[in-house]
Amino acid sequence: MTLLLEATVADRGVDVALEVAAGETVALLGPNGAGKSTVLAVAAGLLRPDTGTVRLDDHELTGGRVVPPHARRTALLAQDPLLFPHLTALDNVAFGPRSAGVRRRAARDSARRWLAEVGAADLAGRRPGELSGGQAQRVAVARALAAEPRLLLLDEPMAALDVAVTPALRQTLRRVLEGRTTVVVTHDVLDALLLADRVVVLDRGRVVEQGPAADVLARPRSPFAARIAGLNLVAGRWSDGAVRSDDGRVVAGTPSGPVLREGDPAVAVFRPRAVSVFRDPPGGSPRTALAVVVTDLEPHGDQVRVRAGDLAADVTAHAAAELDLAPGTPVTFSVKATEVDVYAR
Ligand SMILES: Nc1ncnc2c1ncn2[C@@H]1O[C@H](COP(=O)(O)OP(=O)(O)OP(=O)(O)O)[C@@H](O)[C@H]1O
Repeated sequence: MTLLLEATVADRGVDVALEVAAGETVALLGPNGAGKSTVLAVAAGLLRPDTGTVRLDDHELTGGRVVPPHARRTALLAQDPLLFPHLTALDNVAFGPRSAGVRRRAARDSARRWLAEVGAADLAGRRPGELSGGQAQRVAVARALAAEPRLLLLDEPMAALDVAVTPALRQTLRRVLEGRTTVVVTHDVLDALLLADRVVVLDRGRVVEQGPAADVLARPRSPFAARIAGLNLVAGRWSDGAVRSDDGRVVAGTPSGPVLREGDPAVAVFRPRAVSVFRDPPGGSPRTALAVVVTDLEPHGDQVRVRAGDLAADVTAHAAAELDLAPGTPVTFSVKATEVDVYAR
């Protein structure tokens, strides 16, 4: 099934067009309040857009007569598994087919198959109160799939889980999402890389970039995509060998991709490892020097990540100690032009 969604929701500042091809998994990314849950709610039929349409193949889900959520054949899986507490895992999963008129025995057989599919066959007889968070979420995935949805909507399915169980559940999702038309909202770079064919980044209610996950993460154009890819990004206009931002930052770099002309909107992207940190501005070299204030220090592999607002530098622990860095310390972040990738926004 192909999903075509065009929606404006005025009081939430959302104006989005989203297309998901049959069998494709799209990850919806973006900062808090970007409109991700709103888009899912519109797709699920829980929220009526002010204008726009939602179509699954030739089925119009909005427009004249709004198709109610249960009749859309869409399944929405939230952070919280929301299982019926008085039913066993098996009956929770059988609930969808039963509601669709499947006989009890056949519904239970199908529920068993779905539980096995998500690696939860041995949990069939347990009630939700006897399941861990990760187990309950597996059962919820089985329940969503058992309803044979044409469109699967996942709202941060692993956000509420212990980090120890997320890799296994992510592998399960990777397997069961194969070939299903799915939209998954996530903040996690691994979800984007491992689950999604394509990512769509929202910011302030608008799509700001989209493309194959690996491409967007390798060459981000939005601050959010750069952040989850672990890259620094300064957006501005290309002029005289540098990207110049509205707030006065100047980052010299090396353009790649389509030719940039003077004044074109562009981004300068560079790795935290490429950034050197100085107490005093380094003089005389053709380097970019950004005056910043340290906001945070955190361990990062065998390095220390020095954060300064939206920028980051990785230095050795020895260097961090030598520089006597702490939140509030004014420093200069310096990066060579050859380390800075510049391309059109
Ligand atoms: N029930 C609501 N009523 C009115 N406004 C809302 C409601 N829910 C969200 N909003 C507003 O709509 C905008 C989009 O919010 P939404 O929850 O869709 O973003 P999100 O990208 O899912 O954010 P998060 O990552 O924090 O869940 C925000 O400005 C938010 O404050």
